[in-house]
Amino acid sequence: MLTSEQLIKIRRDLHQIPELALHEYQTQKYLLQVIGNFNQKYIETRTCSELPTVILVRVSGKKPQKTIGYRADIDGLPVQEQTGLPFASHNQGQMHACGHDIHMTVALGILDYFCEHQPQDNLLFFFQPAEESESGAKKAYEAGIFTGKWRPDEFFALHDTPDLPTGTIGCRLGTLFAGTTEINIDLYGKDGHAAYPQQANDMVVAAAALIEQIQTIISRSIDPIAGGVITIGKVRAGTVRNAIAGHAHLEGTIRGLTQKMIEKIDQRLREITQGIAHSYNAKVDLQLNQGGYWPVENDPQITNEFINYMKENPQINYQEMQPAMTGEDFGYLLAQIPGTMFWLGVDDDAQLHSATFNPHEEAIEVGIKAVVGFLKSHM
Ligand SMILES: CC(=O)N[C@@H](CCC[C@H](N)C(=O)O)C(=O)O
Repeated sequence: MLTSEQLIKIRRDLHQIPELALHEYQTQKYLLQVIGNFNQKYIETRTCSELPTVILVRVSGKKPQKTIGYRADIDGLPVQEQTGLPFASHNQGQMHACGHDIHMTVALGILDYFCEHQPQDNLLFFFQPAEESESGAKKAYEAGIFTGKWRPDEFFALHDTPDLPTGTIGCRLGTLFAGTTEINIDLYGKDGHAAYPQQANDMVVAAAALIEQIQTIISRSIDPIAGGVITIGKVRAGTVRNAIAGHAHLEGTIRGLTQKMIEKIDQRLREITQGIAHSYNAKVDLQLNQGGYWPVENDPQITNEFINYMKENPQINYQEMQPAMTGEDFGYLLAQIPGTMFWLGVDDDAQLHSATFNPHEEAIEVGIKAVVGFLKSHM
């Protein structure tokens, strides 16, 4: 069985090799190496040509009545790490800024336990590429990798959070995470000299107006009790101070706790973008892509059992949560296969996706024990 020191080493090794969505080859190689050192008696490991960086590991149960799935996402983010840690990312401009290194290590710890202690039911571990973008969960599902004995009857997954004390488990019945839509907008006008605006069509000005109007969608078109979010996180236009930009590119994300809300915000965004195209005489290309980022809806029965176990176990610090505006393509999987997503506290001042995010590693062992305990009680 993995010791505390080995778990920390694995987490730090993984932290040094973050890779972007669908390119997690080094990570996959490392995971396969670790899994290859586990007791192989009860397990079968598979990769998939349809989605080359996926790993599936099936643990055969003693007297299986069901197959329980456990998912860990494996991709990093395009963030330049600024933690100054001795085990900081070796990959320029890429970082495990969302804690997927913690998710993978917890999953390996749970798998290792059940490699040594054969479970009653079958278990299926899904190491999933592309959670941050590219909808890895949906791609995997649609590629048909969960068929026959590789299809779980239930699915569980965790996400770490800096907002809870280290090792605290957080969950709720109903919606845990928002649904999201990725926004890509290109505005095309006419470039020219900075001194002759009358002969050009400036897309910096059009983009500025668009960004301001977009921000009225939440404040003026959405029920304030229901809420929603639109963030434009990336803006690119122009090349030099004294030239007018004929093209601007914006990227952002929409969040809503229900599918209906997402669709309403999508619709208002289309209308406003068309309005800007008319008033600025611009050609506008708007792409909205929800992919698999559906609201994360926890199954009532399974989640009730999960919450009761966590609440009643004196060794576990449990906290009831509000829904969060973070997105997760695990929402797509939970729409196909019932299950539960939950939070694991890693207590940090920096937020998820921050260049200084530094989760507390003590959470790893606490998380492993909590999940192993629950799964045993659930079989
Ligand atoms: C937990 C977390 O941070 N998840 C991501 C999911 C990405 C959603 C999608 N690519 C988008 O940007 O809309 C998040 O940003 O919430």
